[in-house]
Amino acid sequence: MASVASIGFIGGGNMAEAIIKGLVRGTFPAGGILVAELEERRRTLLEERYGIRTTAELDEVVRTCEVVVLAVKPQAVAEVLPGVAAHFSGEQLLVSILAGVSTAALEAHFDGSPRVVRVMPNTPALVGAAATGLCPGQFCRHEDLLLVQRLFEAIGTALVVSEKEMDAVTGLSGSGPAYVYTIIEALADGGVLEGLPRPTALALAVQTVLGAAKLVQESGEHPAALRDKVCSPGGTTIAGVKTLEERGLRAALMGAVSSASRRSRELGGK
Ligand SMILES: NC(=O)C1=CN([C@@H]2O[C@H](COP(=O)(O)OP(=O)(O)OC[C@H]3O[C@@H](n4cnc5c(N)ncnc54)[C@H](OP(=O)(O)O)[C@@H]3O)[C@@H](O)[C@H]2O)C=CC1
Ligand SMILES: O=C(O)[C@@H]1CCC=N1
Repeated sequence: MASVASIGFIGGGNMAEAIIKGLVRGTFPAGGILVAELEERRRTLLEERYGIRTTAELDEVVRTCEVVVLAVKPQAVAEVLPGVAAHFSGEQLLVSILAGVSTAALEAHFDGSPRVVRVMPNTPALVGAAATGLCPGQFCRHEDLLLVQRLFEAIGTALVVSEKEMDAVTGLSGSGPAYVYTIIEALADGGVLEGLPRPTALALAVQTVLGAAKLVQESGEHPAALRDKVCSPGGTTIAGVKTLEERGLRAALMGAVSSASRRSRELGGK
């Protein structure tokens, strides 16, 4: 499977939409995307926004698409997978974005040797800036993995990891946008507390996070070295950094990644 003309989604929720928008704003033809979604309002919205096709019938996606992306909640897997497995052929590739659910658990629902790739993307896919981790199932061919990596590289960064690393990827980059939104909101609140109008505070907070991330990415410098360059001796920044250390921001973020990774393991029954 060197390239792919049709991608089907089982579930048309938030993450499916983020991937779809990322693909369509890239080079993937909207006509090649089919989404099975139970809710009619959601189907209409996806069709109108992205020019893709939708259906209420899960089996239509499985019968017609080369790549089938499983995008329902992990809790729905036992309800949905028998219907997928019933129509699945050896020529197709199953891509799962489900948090926690292992490739072995997915494969167990199928006869034969289903080709499965487990992927953990994130919602900045909406703007072509996703951070994605992916790993192969036991029957997946190398070319399948490369194909899926290319698809997700079209909507951001996509790194191949081992399956045992996927729960950590989920806790860090899968859930991570929510941590960063909280940080942006809190920075803006701090600006408002100090007298800035809300729109000014939010615009400055967003650009500060964006600019700092871009500088880490483009300079290749360690974040600690970049932080040192902001901290003038006896100046303002080191006073702020001291407060962050006293109040435990670093431990709080490390703890958030661990809590989310643990929840990913729980969702996968581990
Ligand atoms: N949101 C995120 O940032 C990320 C999510 N994920 C993973 O993506 C998956 C989806 O998450 P998310 O998009 O947040 O959740 P959503 O609830 O937004 O999306 C799931 C969608 O699937 C629909 N659905 C449920 N059962 C069926 C069915 N039998 N046939 C067709 N559609 C069905 C749901 O409809 P209804 O609501 O009516 O049940 C809903 O629209 C999860 O497994 C999650 O772990 C992975 C990375 C990031
Ligand atoms: O919250 C969740 O379970 C999903 C998986 C990663 C991000 N959102």
